[in-house]
Amino acid sequence: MSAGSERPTGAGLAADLVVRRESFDVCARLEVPPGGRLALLGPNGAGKSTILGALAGAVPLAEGRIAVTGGGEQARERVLDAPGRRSVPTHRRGITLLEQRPLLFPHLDLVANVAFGPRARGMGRRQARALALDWLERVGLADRAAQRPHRLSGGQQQRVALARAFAAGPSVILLDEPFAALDAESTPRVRGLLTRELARTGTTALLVTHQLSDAWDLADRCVVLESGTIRERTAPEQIATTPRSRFGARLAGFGVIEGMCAPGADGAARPVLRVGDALLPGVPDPDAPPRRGESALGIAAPEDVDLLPLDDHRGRAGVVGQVIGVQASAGRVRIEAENGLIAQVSPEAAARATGGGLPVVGSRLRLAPSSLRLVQDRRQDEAAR
Ligand SMILES: Nc1ncnc2c1ncn2[C@@H]1O[C@H](COP(=O)(O)OP(=O)(O)OP(=O)(O)O)[C@@H](O)[C@H]1O
Repeated sequence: MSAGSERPTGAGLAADLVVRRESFDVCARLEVPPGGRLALLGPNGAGKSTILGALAGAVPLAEGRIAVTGGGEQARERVLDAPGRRSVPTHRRGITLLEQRPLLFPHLDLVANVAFGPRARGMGRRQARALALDWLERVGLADRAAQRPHRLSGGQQQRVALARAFAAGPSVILLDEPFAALDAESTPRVRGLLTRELARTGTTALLVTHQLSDAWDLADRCVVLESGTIRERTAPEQIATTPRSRFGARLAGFGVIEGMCAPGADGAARPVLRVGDALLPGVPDPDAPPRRGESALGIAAPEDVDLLPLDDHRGRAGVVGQVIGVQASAGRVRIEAENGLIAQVSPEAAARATGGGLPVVGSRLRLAPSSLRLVQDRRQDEAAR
């Protein structure tokens, strides 16, 4: 039997879940069509692993519902978790979790490790072994089939874990930062393998990552999660060019500042961002325009932020920020301030703003964005309901 023939029939994922955590509830509405690939991005502690745990059946739901959906015209739904129903146990969900560290069984050789899933699903010993060997061949480790995991490098072990995950024939594969524990040499190989096998098998996937490049390579859609709520739903390439959340902006290298959307001077049609007593001019994002009187984000590319001397209040267009990072390279100086804005200016401009020399961490500067995109600062699920 070829490894490819074990491919599951197309299944998607539909979840609307609430998990209680001490500091906040993790709430997410996620829909991944059969064969779709969704990246889950967000800062540390945002709730990404909690969501994967809930989908896998390891974390109980407080509210909501998780279902796998069939593809084709007769779309069927299999509910895995919902209030008042007994939750489907982890091993019966058809959902496989690939973690950062390859958690292989140390007492089993590689072929037995990979054959474990198919055997647990009731496949005969010989057939499961042939399938496992096929997968080991695919990940380039067939010649190590009889060895135990401890004889392999971390990258090789992750390739075995990948073979094991796919050999189980999951409807949905959950990938929790699958390259985080790998070095720069192993990462491209494992990433290439994963990209290829996801495309070849058409397995529906949910990927947690901190890298925009992973979302770009492996996902067709992504969501940004902050403090347990979804702040942005978009395509990976859009995050890179037009982010609409704090984390998305930071990930793509933009500066982002929080404020209130206020009417422009003399009630001008174009709103401004009020940050403390500064009024920053901006252009409302056409797809997520902020409402006046509500909190909003101002997002700017570093090259659109100027530095002014502290006592320069021209048009009250600047905001004072404390410097938290300075990087000088190739005739440019990148300055990051604690208020979220990032500026990228020439050394001469930096010297003008500081009165000579480069800014130092802890000093205060006036940052004036010349072009700010104003975006509503609202939970996505709230907006959708
Ligand atoms: N087993 C648990 N019991 C209770 N609270 C937890 C548990 N695991 C995580 N938390 C809390 O839930 C919140 C979300 O954590 P989670 O690990 O899901 O975030 P994450 O986005 O995956 O973070 P990271 O990127 O650091 O892995 C955090 O406040 C965390 O402290």
